[in-house]
Amino acid sequence: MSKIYLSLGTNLGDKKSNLEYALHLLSEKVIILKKSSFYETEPVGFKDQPWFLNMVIEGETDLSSGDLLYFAKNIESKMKRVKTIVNGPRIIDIDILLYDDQEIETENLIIPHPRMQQRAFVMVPLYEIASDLIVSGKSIKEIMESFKGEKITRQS
Ligand SMILES: Nc1ncnc2c1ncn2[C@@H]1O[C@H](COP(=O)(O)OP(=O)(O)OP(=O)(O)O)[C@@H](O)[C@H]1O
Ligand SMILES: Nc1nc2c(c(=O)[nH]1)N=C(CO)CN2
Repeated sequence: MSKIYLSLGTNLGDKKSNLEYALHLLSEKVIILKKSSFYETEPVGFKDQPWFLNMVIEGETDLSSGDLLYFAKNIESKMKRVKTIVNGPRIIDIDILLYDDQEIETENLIIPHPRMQQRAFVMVPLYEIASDLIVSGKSIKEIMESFKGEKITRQS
């Protein structure tokens, strides 16, 4: 079994149901150990789009990292994610943040996720469920010190 961290995001339709359905589909091959709260987050990158609902999970899986990516992309297709513009609106986006303590760099997969450290919508929920985690040699708290006011609210 490998320990994994995934980030989920959605900004179209019924966002809470989208996350819940994605978790249901993930649970076919991933044992979900911890779930962060849902966070309402302002769009990063392309601004003129609805706010996102984001969360992070910790899990365990027997899938290899490549098969996990394939499985996650299949869930996105099943939920009819339509590719629009880069950083644009989406029903569901599933990113692999960490896979054990491996560093992977293939054409299709980079782990740790190359943009995770710049994103409050990833690091804040990650801190909620794994405050002691070290990412590329840094504590999450240290990484979060460089954030500059990206708006993010934990849902009650
Ligand atoms: N750690 C990773 N998790 C998910 N996808 C990855 C990862 N590393 C590389 N990729 C590749 O990135 C490609 C594009 O992913 P996706 O469409 O989710 O990007 P995006 O959501 O628009 O942007 P971002 O990757 O910045 O969140 C995927 O098809 C996948 O091959
Ligand atoms: N707040 C927020 N912004 C984003 C998100 C996201 O999940 N949440 N995903 C992106 C591309 O993956 C680009 N911008």
